[in-house]
Amino acid sequence: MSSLSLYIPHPILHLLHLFNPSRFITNITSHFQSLILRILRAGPIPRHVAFVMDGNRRFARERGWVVRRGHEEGFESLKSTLSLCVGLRIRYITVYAFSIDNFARPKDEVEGLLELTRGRLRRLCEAGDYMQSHDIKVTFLGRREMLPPDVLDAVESMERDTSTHQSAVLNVCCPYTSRDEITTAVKRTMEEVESSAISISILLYELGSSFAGRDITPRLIESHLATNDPRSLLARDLVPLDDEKESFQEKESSCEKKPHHPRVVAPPLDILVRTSDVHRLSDFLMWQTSSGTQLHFVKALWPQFGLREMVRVLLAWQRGVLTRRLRD
Ligand SMILES: CC(C)=CCC/C(C)=C/CC/C(C)=C/COP(=O)(O)OP(=O)(O)O
Repeated sequence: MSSLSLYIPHPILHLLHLFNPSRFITNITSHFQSLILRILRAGPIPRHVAFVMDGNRRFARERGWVVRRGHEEGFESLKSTLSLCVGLRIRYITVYAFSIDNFARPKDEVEGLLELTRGRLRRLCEAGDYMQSHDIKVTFLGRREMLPPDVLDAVESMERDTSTHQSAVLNVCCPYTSRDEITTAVKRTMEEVESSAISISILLYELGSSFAGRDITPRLIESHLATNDPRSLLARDLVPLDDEKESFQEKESSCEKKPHHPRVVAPPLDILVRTSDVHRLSDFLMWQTSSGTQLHFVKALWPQFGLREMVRVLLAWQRGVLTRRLRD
C-alpha cells in the first residue's frame, strides 16, 4: 500500500484501507459456502458421518515440513470440516484422531498429536469458543486410560464443559481401534447378561421355576459399542432397542410414569469418508459400517479436504437416498 500512496489520492487510499481486500474475499467465500450449504439442506441430510483423516504426513513431506506440522494442518481441516457439518445440520460427527497403534509412532509425532488434544482442541471447548457457541458436545471414544494423565484431564474437562450441549456431537476416537471396541462390547454384554441371568434365576429358583437366560443378540452387543455410549448421545436421538421398544412406548404414554432406562443406540452411520485415496478401513468403525453405510474414498489428503469434497460426498449420498426412495 505504501508505494501505491505515491500515485493514489489520499481519500481514495483511505477508502481502500476501509475496504480491506482480504476481509472482502473472506466474506465472499463464507457467503458462498453458506449459500451452497443451504441449497444442499433442501435435500435429505445424513444424521451420522465419520472421517478417517488420512494423509497428514504425506501433506507435510510433500512440502518439506516436519510431520508435526502436517497434523497441525490436519487439525485446521478438522475445524473447517466441523463447520461444514454443522452448517449442514449433521448431528453426529465421528473422527479417527488416534489409533491405539499410533503409540508406536516416533515420540515427537505422538507428542504432537497429544499436544493438539490438550492444547488446540481443549481451547475450542472453553467458554466463548467454538464448541460453546455452536452447542457441540465433545466425547472421546476408546481406551482413554492409555492417555497420559494431563491429556486425560483435558479430555475429561472438554467432556464436562460441553456435556449439556444439544445441537451436535463430535466423537473423537482416541486412542481407538474397532477390534478393541467390539471386544469390549462383547465383554460388557456377557457381564450384563450374566448378572441379569443370575438375579432372575435366583428369584425363579426361589419360586420353584427355572430360567433360560437373556439372549445375546447383535442388537444387544451393538448397544455396548463406544458410539452408543450414553455420554455421546443426544437425548432427542435416543432409540430404544427393538425388543424394548414396546415397553418404552408403553411407559412413555402411561399416565403413571415409572423410571425406565431402556438400552439405546445412536442413529446408524450414514457415511464414512476416508481421504488420501487409500481404500481401507484400518480398524475403524467396522461394526458400524457393516450395513447401510455409504463409503467414500476421496483423493485429497486430509489437510486439503474442503467444501468441494464435502459437496461431492453429500450429493452422491443424496442421490443414493432419493433413488432408493423412488424404487421402494
Ligand atoms: C487431536 C485431534 C483431534 C487431532 C486432529 C489432527 C488429526 C487430523 C489427526 C489424525 C492423525 C492421524 C494418525 C492421521 C492419519 O494420517 P497419517 O499421519 O497416517 O498420514 P499418512 O497417511 O500421510 O502417513
